[in-house]
Amino acid sequence: MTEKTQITRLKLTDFRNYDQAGLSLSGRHVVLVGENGAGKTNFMEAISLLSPGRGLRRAVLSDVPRIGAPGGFAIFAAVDGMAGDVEIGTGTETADDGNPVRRLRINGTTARSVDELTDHLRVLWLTPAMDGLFTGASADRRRFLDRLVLSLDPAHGRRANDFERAMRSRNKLLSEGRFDPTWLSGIEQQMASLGIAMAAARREMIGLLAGLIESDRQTSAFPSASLALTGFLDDHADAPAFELEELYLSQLSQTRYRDAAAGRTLDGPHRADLVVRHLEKDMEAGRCSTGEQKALLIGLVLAHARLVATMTGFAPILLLDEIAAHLDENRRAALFDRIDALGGQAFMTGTDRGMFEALGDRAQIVLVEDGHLAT
Ligand SMILES: Nc1ncnc2c1ncn2[C@@H]1O[C@H](COP(=O)(O)OP(=O)(O)OP(=O)(O)O)[C@@H](O)[C@H]1O
Repeated sequence: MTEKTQITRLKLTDFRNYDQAGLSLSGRHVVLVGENGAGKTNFMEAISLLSPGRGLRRAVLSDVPRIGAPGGFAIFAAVDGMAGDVEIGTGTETADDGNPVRRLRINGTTARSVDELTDHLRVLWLTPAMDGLFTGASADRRRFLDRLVLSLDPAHGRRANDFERAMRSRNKLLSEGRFDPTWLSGIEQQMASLGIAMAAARREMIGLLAGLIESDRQTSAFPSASLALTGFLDDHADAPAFELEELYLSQLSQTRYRDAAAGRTLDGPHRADLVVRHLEKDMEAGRCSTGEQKALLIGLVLAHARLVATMTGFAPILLLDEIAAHLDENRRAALFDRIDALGGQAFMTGTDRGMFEALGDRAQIVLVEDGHLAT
C-alpha cells in the first residue's frame, strides 16, 4: 500500500519572477495554467528545490533570486510528508565572501545537509529540456540516471562528488608530471572503491526499473524501454565488486602516462552511458521519432515514480512540465489515469486549460500570471 506525500502550502519570496506569492493546496493534483513567460516553470523549479541538488534547471544559485531583489530567495513549504507534517524553508543567504549559500531549515531547525530532505519527500520531474535526452550528450543521460539512483539512494550523490574530487586530484598530479606512486595509488584506491560503488548503484537501479517495466508491459499506454549501461568495464559487468575494484585500480595505475597526455582520466564511471531501446520496436531510442521518444521518456519517468513508491512506500511528488502538449487526447487521458494511479500529488503545466479537462476534479487549477498565482 502506497501512502501519499503532498505539499499543502507553498510560499515564494524573491524567487525568479515571483516577488511574494503564496498558495494553499488541496492535496489534489495541481495544474498550472498561464501564458508563456508567466512563471509556470519557475513554480515547478521552486518545488524541485525541495529535493537535494540544483533543481530542475540545474541553476547556479546566483541566478535564482528575483532580478532586483535586495538579497537571496526563499521557498517555504508545508508538506504532509513521509515522516508526518513538516515545514521546510530553503533559500539563499550571502556568505562572508559575498557568494550565495543555500540554507535549509526543517521544522525551524537548520539541517546539517540537504540530503535530509529525502526523509520527508521525493520529487521527480520531466521537463521539455529533457526531450533531447536520447540524442544528446552522454553526460545528460548519466545525469538522468544518477538522479534516478539518487531518489532511492541519497548517498549516491556524495559518492559521485567524492569520486569527482579524487579524479581531479589525480588529473592535477598527472598534469604536473608528479608521478609519485604512493600518492597516486592512494587516490586511485579511493577512485576505484567509489567508482565501482557508483557503477553498482546504477546497475541496481537499471535492474529494478527493468523488472518493473516488464511487469507493466501489457497494461501501459506508453512504449516500454530497455536500459543498459555501457562505457565502463563493459566486459566484466557480472563480476563481483571486489574483482571490479581490483580491475579498475590496475587499469588506473597502468594508464597514468596515457591520461597525463590526454589531460584527463579516460576510464571510469564518468564515461559510462545509458543505452535506451524502444522494446516494442526493438530500436535504439535515439533513432525513434520525436513523439516516440517523448512517449518513451514519459513511460520511463512514470515507471521510476512507481519504483520509488514501491521501494519507499510513499508516492513521490511529480513535476511534469508541459507534458500534455504533444499528446493526442487518448494518450493524454491515459497519462492522467497513470499519474493518478500512482497515488501521489502531481504538478502539471500548460498554456491551455482545456488540455487538462480529462483530469476533471482530480486536479486543482492554479492560474499563473506574471509572477502571480490565483486559484
Ligand atoms: N531571476 C529572475 N528574476 C526575474 N525574472 C526571472 C528570473 N529568472 C527568470 N525570470 C523570468 O521569469 C519568467 C517566467 O519564466 P518561466 O520559465 O517560469 O515561464 P513559463 O510560464 O514556464 O513559460 P513557458 O510557457 O514559455 O514555458 C521569464 O520571463 C523569465 O525571464
